[in-house]
Amino acid sequence: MTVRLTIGTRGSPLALAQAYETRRRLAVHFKTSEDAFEIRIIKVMGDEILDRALSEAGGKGLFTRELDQAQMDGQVDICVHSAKDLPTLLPDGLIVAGYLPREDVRDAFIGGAAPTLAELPQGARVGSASLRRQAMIRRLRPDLQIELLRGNVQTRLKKVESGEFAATLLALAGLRRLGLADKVTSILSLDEFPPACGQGAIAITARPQDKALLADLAQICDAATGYALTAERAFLHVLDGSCRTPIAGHATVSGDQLKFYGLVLRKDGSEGYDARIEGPVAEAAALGEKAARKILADAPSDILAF
Ligand SMILES: NCc1[nH]cc(CCC(=O)O)c1CC(=O)O
Repeated sequence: MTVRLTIGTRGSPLALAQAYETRRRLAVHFKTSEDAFEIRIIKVMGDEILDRALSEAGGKGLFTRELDQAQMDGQVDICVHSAKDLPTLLPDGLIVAGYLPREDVRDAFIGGAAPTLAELPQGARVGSASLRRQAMIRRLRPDLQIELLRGNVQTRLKKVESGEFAATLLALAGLRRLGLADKVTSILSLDEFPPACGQGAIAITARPQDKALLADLAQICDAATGYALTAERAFLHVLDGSCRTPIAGHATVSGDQLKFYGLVLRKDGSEGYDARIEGPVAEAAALGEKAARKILADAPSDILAF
């Protein structure tokens, strides 16, 4: 069997699960065996640095730079990413070809003894690497001791199992893709705990000149997810979504209408500024931008200044 396409991905179990999912859909679309698609693992910086918050390690592109380079060099044809980890600006020469149908966007709570955030004992130790989750936990439970917990999903779960942390929060989507949804002790509501921009979506990047490939990729991608992600990424881009500010953003699509909710928090969870907006999907980017501008106008400038 000749290789039809080479798919670039990070090597983490979650990244591989997402690459396999993409390959499965490509095989169905091309009516061919999965062997026609080679999966090539590319090491990225973000997977090597585990002792620091990523915001301190150089921020954007830590999970994508090496993948981008391999793609621009022609070593791989497409790359598969968690949309949440994909910078809002891609390098010249690469575009988002589309997004697979989105998984559940909610955050999951994984407690050892306490099944929910509300039931954690006073001062319990909670691990998270996400500034958004840290700030939202502080907002709901200022008494908890929140500490950096990095590493892949399995590593984080082990630290709760061993009792080193009383609980952690992870994207339900990632746990489902890894077949680990049974570890979840409760699911956080979208109202109380809005997700990160892009959470639960898989992005496929490609080269703009590969027109025939882009047309094929459009066939395995989901238009509604594309509109939602366009709004969320536009929102993040206007806020200059650096990973130093806790930001949540979530769009839902129903027919040709899009609803967007965005929230920016102070790191300690003491203040939050939000925006809610809706309009036609054709204006997805403008809706996300407008929500961001409202928040920029309302929020004290030091919340976003760093
Ligand atoms: N930053 C790590 C990351 N990137 C994507 C996911 C989960 C899958 C998704 O959100 O689509 C995760 C782990 C997590 O937040 O639990």
